[in-house]
Amino acid sequence: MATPDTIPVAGVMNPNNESFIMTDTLLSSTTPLSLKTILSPSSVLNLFLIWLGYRVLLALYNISPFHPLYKFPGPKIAAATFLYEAWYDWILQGQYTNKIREMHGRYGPIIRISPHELHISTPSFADEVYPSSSSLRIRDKSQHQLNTGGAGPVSVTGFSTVSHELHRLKRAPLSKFFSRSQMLSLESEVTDYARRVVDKLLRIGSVQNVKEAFNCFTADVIAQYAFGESLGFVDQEGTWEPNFATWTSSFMRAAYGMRHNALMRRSAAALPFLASRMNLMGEDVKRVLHVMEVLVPEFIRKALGSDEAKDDGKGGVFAELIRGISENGKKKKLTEDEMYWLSGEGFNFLLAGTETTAAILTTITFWLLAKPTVYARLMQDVAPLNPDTIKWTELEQKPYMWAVVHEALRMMPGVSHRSARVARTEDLVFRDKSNGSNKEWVIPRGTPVGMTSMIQHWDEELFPCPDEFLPERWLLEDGKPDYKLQKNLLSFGKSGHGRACIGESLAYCEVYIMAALMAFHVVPRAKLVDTTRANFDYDHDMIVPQTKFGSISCKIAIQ
Ligand code: HEM
Repeated sequence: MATPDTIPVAGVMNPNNESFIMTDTLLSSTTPLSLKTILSPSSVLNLFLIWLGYRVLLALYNISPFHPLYKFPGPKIAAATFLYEAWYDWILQGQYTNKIREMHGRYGPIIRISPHELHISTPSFADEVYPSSSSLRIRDKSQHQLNTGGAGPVSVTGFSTVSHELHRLKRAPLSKFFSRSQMLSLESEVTDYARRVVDKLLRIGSVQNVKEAFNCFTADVIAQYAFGESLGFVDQEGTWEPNFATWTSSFMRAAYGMRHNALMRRSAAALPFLASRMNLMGEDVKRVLHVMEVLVPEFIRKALGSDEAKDDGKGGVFAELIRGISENGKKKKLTEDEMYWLSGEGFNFLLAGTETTAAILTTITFWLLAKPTVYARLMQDVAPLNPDTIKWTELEQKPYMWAVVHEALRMMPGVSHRSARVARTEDLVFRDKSNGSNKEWVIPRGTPVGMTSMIQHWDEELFPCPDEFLPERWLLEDGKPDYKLQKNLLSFGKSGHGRACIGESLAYCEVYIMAALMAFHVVPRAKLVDTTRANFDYDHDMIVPQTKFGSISCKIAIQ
C-alpha cells in the first residue's frame, strides 16, 4: 500500500478549484527510485549512453577476427551492424537486392551482407542452400528474415516457422491437397473461373488493368478451393476492384519495417484493436484484418461445425483436413491454438497465391501484346487445340507455350528478395571458381545463407540478354523444352526443396489455362494503353518485385 513517503502517483486535490494538481513537494518526497528520478534527463542520457556503448562494442566484435564470419568478403559496415541492411531494405524501400548485386560485382560470389548472414550468387550452389526434401538435410529459416511476417495468425504458419522439423509437421497435413493429381481434379473449376474472367473482360470492353482482373481470379480460385466459398471478386459487376491484393498492399509495404523494428512488430499485434475499436486504420488495412481475424476463422469454424458441407466434397481443403483429423474414431475438437494456426494457413494461401500468380499472367499478357512475333509463334504452337476444351496437360506439352510461361516466371518470380536457410547440423563448403580462382570457403553451421531469384535469373551465363523477354532461350536446338535450364529457376523456391512453394501445381494450372484463354479470346481484340515495359522493369522489392511506379500493371482496351 502507498504510504505518504512512497506515493507513486504525485497529485492532490486543489481546494480552490477541485482539480487534480501535481505538487513539487510530493514529487520530491519520494524514494530515490521515483518516476521523476528515473525519467530525469540525466538518467535517460546515461541509459542511452550505456545502450550506445553496448551497440558500439557489439559492432566492433562483429568485424573483429573473433567473429566466426570475419573472413568473408563484403563491406565492413554491412558486417558491423544491421542498420546497413535496414537502411536499404526499410528506409530506401526494398533496395537491398540491388545493393547486394553491386556488392557481388565488387567482392565476388560469396559475401557477408549483415552481421550474421551470407549471400551467394553462384547458381549451382542453390542445391546446397536449398537441398531437396528427400535428402533429409536440415534447413531452418532465420527469425530475422521471418520478422517480415509481423504478428497475428500468419506468424505461426509453416511458412513463418524457423525450425525444419516443426515446419515439416505443419506442412505435411496440407501438402497432399496441393499435389499435381489433386490439382488435375480441380482443373475444371479453374477453367470455369478463367472463362468467367475472360467473358467479363470482353463485356467491360473499355480500358482495364488486367492485373486486377487476374488478382480477382486467383483470389477467388484459392478461396473456393481452400474454404469451399469464393470471395466474390470475379462476380463484382463491371469492376475488378477492390480485391484481396489491393487490400494487402499496405501490409506488404510494412514488411521491411517489421523486419527491422521490434516496436513496429509489437504495434502490429495491436492492429485489430486499433482498427476495430479506435477506428485508427485505413479501409484497406481494416478489410485485410477482417479477412484474417474474422472471415478465415469463420470459414474454418464452418468446416468444423457442419457435416453437410463436408460430405459433398465441396467444403474445401480445411473441411477435408478437419474431417481427416479424428480421435478414437470421433471428430477431433480443435484447440484454440490449432484454430489459430489453421486460420493463419488459410490467410497465407490467399496472401501467397493471389498476387504471385496474377503477376505472371499480367507479364504474359503484356509481352504477347508488346511482341507480336511472340504472340504469332505462340498461336502457331497452340493452333491444333480447341479453345473450348483446352486442358492444362495439353498446353504444357506445347513447347513454345511452355517457354513463354517459363520466361515469364524468370522475369517475374514470386518472391524477389533473398531467402536464407540455416544449415544447423553441417558446415557448408563453397568453392569460388570465379576469375580462375579455386578458393574454398567453409561456412560455419548455423549461419543464414541466402540466394536471390532476381540475381540468379539475371545471371548472364545462364540467361544471356536477361532484360529481354526471349521465350526461345528455353528451347533446345531440336525445339524441345530445356528442362535442365528450368532447374535454375528459383521462382517457386528451389524445386524439390521442402520449403519451396506448396501451391506450384495450382499456379501452373491457373497460368496455363488463363494464358491460353487470353491468347485465344482477348489478345486478338486488345491493345496496350499507357503501358510500356517500364511498367514491368524491376526496381525494388516489396516481397514481390516492384517497378519504379509500384506494382506492375498492364492496361488494355478491348474492341
Ligand atoms: C506463380 C505463382 C507463385 C509463385 C511464383 C510462388 C512462389 C513462392 C515462393 C518463392 C515460395 C518460397 C518462399 C520462401 O523461400 O520462403 C512460396 C512459398 C509458398 N507458396 Fe507460393 N507461389 C506461387 C503461387 C502460390 C499459390 C497459388 C499458392 C496457394 C496455395 C501458394 C502458396 C504458398 C505457400 C503456402 C508457401 C509456403 C510454403 C512453406 O513454407 O512450406 N503459392 N511460393
